Amino acid sequence: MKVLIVDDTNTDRVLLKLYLSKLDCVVIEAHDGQEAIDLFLEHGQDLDLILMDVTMPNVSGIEAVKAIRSIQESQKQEWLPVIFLSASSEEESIVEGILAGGDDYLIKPISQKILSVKMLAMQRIADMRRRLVETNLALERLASTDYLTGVASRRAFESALEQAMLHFREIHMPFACGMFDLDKFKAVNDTFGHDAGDEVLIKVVQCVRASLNDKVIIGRLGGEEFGVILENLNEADAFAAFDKVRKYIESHVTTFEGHDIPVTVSIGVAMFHSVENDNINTLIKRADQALYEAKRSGRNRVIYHARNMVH
Ligand SMILES: Nc1nc2c(ncn2[C@@H]2O[C@H](COP(=O)(O)OP(=O)(O)OP(=O)(O)O)[C@@H](O)[C@H]2O)c(=O)[nH]1
Repeated sequence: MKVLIVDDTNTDRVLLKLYLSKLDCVVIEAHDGQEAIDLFLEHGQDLDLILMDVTMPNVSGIEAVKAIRSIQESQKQEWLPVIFLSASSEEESIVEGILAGGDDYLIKPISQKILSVKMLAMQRIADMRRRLVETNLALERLASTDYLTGVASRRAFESALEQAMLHFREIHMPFACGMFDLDKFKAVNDTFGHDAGDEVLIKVVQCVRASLNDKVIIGRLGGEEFGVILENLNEADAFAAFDKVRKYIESHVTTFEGHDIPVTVSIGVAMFHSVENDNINTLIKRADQALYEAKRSGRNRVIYHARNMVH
């Protein structure tokens, strides 16, 4: 454990350091609140605990902890336990310490045994929080990824579109949203089975990556409907890129249990025009209208959404 000891009294610091070295802790020391804040800024991410005296000249322990908590909040940092150590056992002082952001309050002289079990309790909470953060990250990953194809979920795709829109705001980088849907895919499932259909979906995603690039943002918007974001290109380039995808898919059949399963896709493309007249919903809607047109006019084609396209 790495512990920051903050105390203006030399003897108290030396004693604490002695206790903590017996518990195999790495100790760093500050002589007042300001030095504590500075050391926190320097070592914050590696610290496991702060032991903070309350009454100190210039910046008090209470003020230092308030400042540290506010830095942590603004930088969305992990929880770091703080235990106040004070000679004052007054109710008001304890209340003030906890309200300032302290997690516990021990009265000097400190019992070595009590300090070590309090540290154990803090460690337990820290472990619990770490597990919670890991679980949340895992859930976040699950929610943002399509289990079958590994592409972004609809929600994650929409937030990628938001990001592309922010880039557009900053550096006016044009981008296209393409939506594609497998043609007559129900017939694939009906003829070859659902597992074969799944294999086709995986293969189609591979084809999109192979024909564009490995890093391209693809999202699964529904059963057999996908979205693709292409940044930094004009309308003609966007159309050409999506037509390349269409041709690539058409010429790469999926082989499943000895059967060749050819598929084609219909693609609708819309460009993000302006922050004033467009948003994520209207962009998706326009790409969807173009996709509908691609289906209606015979499938296996790319339709670019012209501004005057009405349905
Ligand atoms: N294998 C498999 N099939 C899926 C999945 N999600 C959706 N589907 C199937 O996709 C098919 C979509 O069928 P339809 O909406 O009728 O469209 P379609 O047959 O592709 O016809 P068009 O889109 O008009 O060309 C349905 O049979 C769904 O069961 C999936 O994850 N795996």
